Amino acid sequence: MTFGEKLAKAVAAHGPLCVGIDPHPSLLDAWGLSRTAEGLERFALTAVEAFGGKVSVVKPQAAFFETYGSRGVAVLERVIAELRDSGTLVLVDAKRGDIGSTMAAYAQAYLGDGSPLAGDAVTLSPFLGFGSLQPALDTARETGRGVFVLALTSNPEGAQVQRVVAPDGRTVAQTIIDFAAARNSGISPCGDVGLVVGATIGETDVDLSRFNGPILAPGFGAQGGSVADLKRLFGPDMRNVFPTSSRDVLKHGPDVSSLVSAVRRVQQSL
Ligand SMILES: O=c1ccn([C@@H]2O[C@H](COP(=O)(O)O)[C@@H](O)[C@H]2O)c(=O)[nH]1
Repeated sequence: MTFGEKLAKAVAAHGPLCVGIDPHPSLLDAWGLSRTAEGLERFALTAVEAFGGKVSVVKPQAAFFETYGSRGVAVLERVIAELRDSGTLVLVDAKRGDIGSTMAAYAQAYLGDGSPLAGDAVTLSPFLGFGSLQPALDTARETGRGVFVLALTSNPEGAQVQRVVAPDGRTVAQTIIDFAAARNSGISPCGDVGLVVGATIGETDVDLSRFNGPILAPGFGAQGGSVADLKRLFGPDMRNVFPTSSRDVLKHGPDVSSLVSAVRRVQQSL
């Protein structure tokens, strides 16, 4: 199956909500867990139990696992494996981006068959040039996985780079969108190159109309983005839009049934 087909199947079963696993130190405290690899493991596996098989996509935030070194990365590998076993798509939020052969190595790590860090998709940073992502785009296509490329991020500082106007009159964000649209052109039900467009970006001055791929919308929930913001930005049907929420759901833990109820409430609100 292509990544677009996997997404379509997952959305038909569970709707578009993506839930993040972000083991913030403050959340470990709130859940009564230690700020150690053991605490991280308990936190992450509780989240897997709550979200696996109940949402279309789960997005572990790699940074919070890397904090604990090799033991944290081992927990991330287990999270990826258990979520995939549950039938839930895994988007590893690692925001990788580099040049040539280094990008090829990242592609192998996060998108290669048999790699313990490979989920179903990974987030990528295009700010070394969209073309530098080519090894990842190729590996994703070969292995039936996907990538989500940062375009208009949810943080206010993103505009310092992303809304800058290039010599051809387009913003940097629009340039990224256009490259992604070209890569996805003609693919049904949608392409394997997704974009990240935050729910908090205010007015969109970009044209997404030719983009035939999934859009990850972070900033929904804890960062202030609402369902109304999503509808205003992406249109009432929000086709191919995956709102993602981490802290706003995770704050209901560690009780698994409370986490599940929180997920269900957000799914209904969408
Ligand atoms: O533009 C972006 C890109 C990625 N993120 C990531 O999403 C989650 C958001 O967490 P919340 O707790 O729901 O705010 C986090 O992992 C970010 O690194 C983003 O927020 N904005």
